[in-house]
Amino acid sequence: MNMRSVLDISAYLVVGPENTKGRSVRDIVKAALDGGFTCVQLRSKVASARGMISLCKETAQVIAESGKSDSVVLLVDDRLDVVLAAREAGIKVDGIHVGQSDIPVEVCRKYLGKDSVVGLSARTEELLDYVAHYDTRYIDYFGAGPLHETPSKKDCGRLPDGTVVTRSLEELKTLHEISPVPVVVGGGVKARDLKALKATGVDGFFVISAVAGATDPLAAAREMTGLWKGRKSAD
Ligand SMILES: Cc1ncc(COP(=O)(O)OP(=O)(O)O)c(N)n1
Ligand SMILES: Cc1ncsc1CCOP(=O)(O)O
Ligand SMILES: [Mg+2]
Repeated sequence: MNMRSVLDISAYLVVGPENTKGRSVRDIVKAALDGGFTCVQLRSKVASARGMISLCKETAQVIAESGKSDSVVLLVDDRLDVVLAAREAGIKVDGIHVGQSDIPVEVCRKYLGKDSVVGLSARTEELLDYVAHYDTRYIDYFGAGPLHETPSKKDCGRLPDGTVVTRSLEELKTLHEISPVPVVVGGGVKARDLKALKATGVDGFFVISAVAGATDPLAAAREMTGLWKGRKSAD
């Protein structure tokens, strides 16, 4: 199935074993799916290749058990090798998310094929100029941020001098207007940000800690997707 055609980045969970406060990735993903999240990315800077393949297997399984294999896209951060090995093992992984210093998107596209999803982090410096001029033929969306400085990714938005550049809502509105592909915004995003973030016109939000680190991940996920759809108000 071509998962590019169903890609929905409106409520996007990024998660790895280091983000779950001791709970299983499987349980966090299940909570996010039950709470209405539409896209899942497995991201770990500590798991081995075999560990990541196992995570792919259990996550694809939980997506299937939720009846969402044809609607929720499963991506892996950085690891083209893991995606290829998981697929070789018959696991349904739909694509990859890469950043500026990872495997080039054209290589990802070549190895993953035309039906796979390839996401790219937008460059921090000269963000608007970069997005306006980037050749987007190989990618399906841009990941942009941070909205706020975040301990989940300490280098996000950090310039060589150590200062962190966060993204203003005005800038995100412009980003949405000029980007040839959908834009998903993350980095310190919490429920209280969603109304204003939605108003910028961007296509979605991504989070690690707001769901994976929540005391009640299901309630947190429900609150966020409800807010994104304009159903509830933040406390
Ligand atoms: C949806 C989304 N957007 C941005 C990122 C960051 O990717 P990258 O810049 O490659 O950094 P790492 O996540 O690899 O530390 C992302 N993972 N997902
Ligand atoms: C993976 C990633 N890429 C940019 S910020 C970020 C981390 C987001 O985590 P959190 O939602 O906990 O701030
Ligand atoms: Mg990366």
